[in-house]
Amino acid sequence: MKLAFIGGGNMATAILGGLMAKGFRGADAVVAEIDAAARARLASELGVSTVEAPGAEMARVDVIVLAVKPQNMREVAKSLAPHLSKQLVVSIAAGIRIADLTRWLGGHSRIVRAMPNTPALVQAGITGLYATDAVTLSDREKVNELLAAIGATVWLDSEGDIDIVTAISGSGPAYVFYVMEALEAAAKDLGLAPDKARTLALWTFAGGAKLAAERGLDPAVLRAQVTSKGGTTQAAISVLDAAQVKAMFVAAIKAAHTRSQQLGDEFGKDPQS
Ligand SMILES: NC(=O)C1=CN([C@@H]2O[C@H](COP(=O)(O)OP(=O)(O)OC[C@H]3O[C@@H](n4cnc5c(N)ncnc54)[C@H](OP(=O)(O)O)[C@@H]3O)[C@@H](O)[C@H]2O)C=CC1
Ligand SMILES: O=C(O)[C@@H]1CCC=N1
Repeated sequence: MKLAFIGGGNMATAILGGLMAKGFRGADAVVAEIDAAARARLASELGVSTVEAPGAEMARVDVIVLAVKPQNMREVAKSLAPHLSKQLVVSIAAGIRIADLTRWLGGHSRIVRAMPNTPALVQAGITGLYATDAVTLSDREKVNELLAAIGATVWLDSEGDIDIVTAISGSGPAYVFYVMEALEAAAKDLGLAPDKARTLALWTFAGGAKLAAERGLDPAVLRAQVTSKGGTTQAAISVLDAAQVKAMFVAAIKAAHTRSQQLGDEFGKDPQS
């Protein structure tokens, strides 16, 4: 499979890095990236070919991944339109809807929306996917094969569900790192060396996730197994509950969901654009 990425930033690097660790050849990918320093980095670190803007080379690829920020998507899609024939287009942008992409791409309808996350870099990503009826079964299989190489995939029945995936697992690694930051900060405050603080925070997350995945138990049950009556965990959870931390997390994730919907409204609202 030959791949093109438009936009060679964090997420394109994570997906390409993950694919290459699975045997995909850098020589089979071209990245259109506006920034010269980023092009140099992509070429030297991943061995991909790079161009400043999409052009004739797009005719030689099977799948084109749109990996620019939502703000840049209209301009990028319009510049890609003259180079499209039967390539499958996969957009990973938060918020931007298929109807708007189709219009900007000059009526091209072979489009899948995907919402991956950065652990793709270590093949531990999770990607939500949505395709319209215009996308064939073999296209779905092709995009699934691509993204399954860098983690799990979940197909969605409604395009609106992509906004939920964006808020949960697209942004989700940031929530994990946020709590890791707090664990590290506390360990250091209490007197542990920074390297030990990091090791404890890291393995607590890795171990917790592995236990939950392998046992398949409700997280509330797993939490109860840690929480001895009158013990240390209960002392900590009481502080979190008093500050309504769980409710705050739910509110934060709903804010991400609202922002994803707003991005679609903000950058796709003008049907003449
Ligand atoms: N980061 C994440 O965890 C996730 C991101 N996404 C989505 O992926 C998309 C990319 O995000 P991310 O990788 O973080 O963003 P980045 O800003 O890291 O990458 C986007 C890259 O595209 C470049 N670019 C801008 N305009 C053009 C253009 N006209 N042609 C070619 N390249 C261009 C940018 O250059 P410059 O910086 O100079 O503008 C930048 O290098 C977004 O739409 C985001 O919603 C989805 C899931 C997770
Ligand atoms: O923060 C963002 O908008 C992107 C989408 C999901 C993760 N990063």
